[in-house]
Amino acid sequence: MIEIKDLHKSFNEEIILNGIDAEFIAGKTNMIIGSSGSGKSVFLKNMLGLFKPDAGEIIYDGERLNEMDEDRQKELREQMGMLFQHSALFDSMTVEENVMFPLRMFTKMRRKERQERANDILERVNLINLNKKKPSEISGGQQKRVALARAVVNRPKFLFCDEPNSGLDPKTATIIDNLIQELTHESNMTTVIISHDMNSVLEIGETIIFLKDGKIAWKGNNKQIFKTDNESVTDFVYSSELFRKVRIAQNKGL
Ligand SMILES: Nc1ncnc2c1ncn2[C@@H]1O[C@H](COP(=O)(O)OP(=O)(O)OP(=O)(O)O)[C@@H](O)[C@H]1O
Repeated sequence: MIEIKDLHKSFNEEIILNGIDAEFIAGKTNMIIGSSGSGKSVFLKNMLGLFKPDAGEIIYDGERLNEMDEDRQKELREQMGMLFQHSALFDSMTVEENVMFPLRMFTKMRRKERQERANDILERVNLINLNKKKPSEISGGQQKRVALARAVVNRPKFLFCDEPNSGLDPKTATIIDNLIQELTHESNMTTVIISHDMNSVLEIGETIIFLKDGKIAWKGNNKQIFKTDNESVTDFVYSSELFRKVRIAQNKGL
């Protein structure tokens, strides 16, 4: 679990986060949504320790990030998996070598053991038959699955995903969402996902926070988000053509 207490962050007098309180729960896909520039990435970077908050607390399983010494922070980083917009795979390595990489970096496992672990997770994301290919020889959706396999191969307690579906078609995006959710449930990871994609919010938004003007304007889940009257949230939700049509049909009682 990750708890956020009264988090503040500004850049040159510009207030980006203005008192955020949130909880990201273990075993759930926790989403952060909000329009472009609302501070989602700044929030994530504070949680990862890449930005220092001006005030407030970030608490990992009861332990305050700002009170951890360097060794403890290093240990914590080893318990984090990350999946970013661009898969950032190593082009010169095979799929299998890419997935083995974090194990080489962070564990003392022998090569055979690393290979077995990598192949187990590649099987889990249905890519085992591609393990000897290079990233350039596989599709964007397959690359994203490799990146997900690499993010979780070290069995992290915390998984951070920044726009994991960008650039994917809706069907492939749903496959990635479902995999993230299944892995989260299976391993009881605390998963935090930044997303713009309303389909993802609908599919896997087990907890949702909506950022606006440096604050949390709304909290809930994917069932509640379609029932809220909060205008900022409805503007965001129904900026998608598909969801606007759904709302019009609902209003007409169709
Ligand atoms: N290192 C930085 N220095 C100064 N300002 C920054 C820095 N990083 C982000 N900002 C500002 O913080 C604000 C929020 O940016 P952020 O990237 O968190 O938005 P976002 O919600 O993730 O947007 P998007 O959905 O477009 O990725 C922006 O106004 C941005 O210019």
